[in-house]
Amino acid sequence: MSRPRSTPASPITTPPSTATAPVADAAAVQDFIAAGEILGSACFGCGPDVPHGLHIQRTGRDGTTAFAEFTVIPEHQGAPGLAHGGLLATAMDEILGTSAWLLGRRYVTGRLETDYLAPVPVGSLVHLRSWCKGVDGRKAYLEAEGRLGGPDGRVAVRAAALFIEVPLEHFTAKGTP
Ligand SMILES: CCCCCCCC(=O)SCCNC(=O)CCNC(=O)[C@H](O)C(C)(C)COP(=O)(O)OP(=O)(O)OC[C@H]1O[C@@H](n2cnc3c(N)ncnc32)[C@H](O)[C@@H]1OP(=O)(O)O
Repeated sequence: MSRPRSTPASPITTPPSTATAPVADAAAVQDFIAAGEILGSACFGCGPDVPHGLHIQRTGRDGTTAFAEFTVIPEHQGAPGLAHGGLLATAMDEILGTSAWLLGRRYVTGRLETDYLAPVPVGSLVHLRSWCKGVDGRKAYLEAEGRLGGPDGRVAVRAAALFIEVPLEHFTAKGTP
């Protein structure tokens, strides 16, 4: 049986040779801990007012690497006793978006690739980490992982993503559903 690749990234989520190294933006770093207040309390990933949301708590940063954690509750279940895979992808999206935030521009997820490496039991503490591998124009290339129990735990889920920079109007313009 073949082993998982060393990176979750496909060619689409691998930075091209023209990409530059990511640099943390000073103002975004200031906003980092207060991100919950800026995003509001209704975010499914981190909002405290969403009853069965993930309630992800940002715990720290280093450059553009972001750290966070959450606990899998029964409402997050998919197969009996285990976290739903889509929910774990949501956790990846949240921590990837947090790392992208540290770049100091407005980004949204364009593509999200996820590898599931181990089951995540209900009740698990999942430690999240995401980092940016490069920036090329409007595109930011990021990776993330979720570890069981803490920062040194087994990697249960990992992801690679392409985030695209958008103008403010992306969030304010209401399109026709
Ligand atoms: C602290 C914060 C935590 C929160 C984290 C949560 C983050 C999220 O979940 S954001 C919500 C989910 N994402 C979305 O809703 C995005 C929906 N998509 C869109 O709005 C648009 O498709 C958008 C903005 C991504 C791109 O549209 P647009 O601005 O017209 O740019 P477009 O010209 O199509 O693409 C720009 C470049 O990106 C590339 N690109 C865009 N999408 C993709 C994709 N899915 N795969 C590969 N490449 C892509 C294009 O090919 C293009 O490349 P090039 O410049 O080389 O030709």
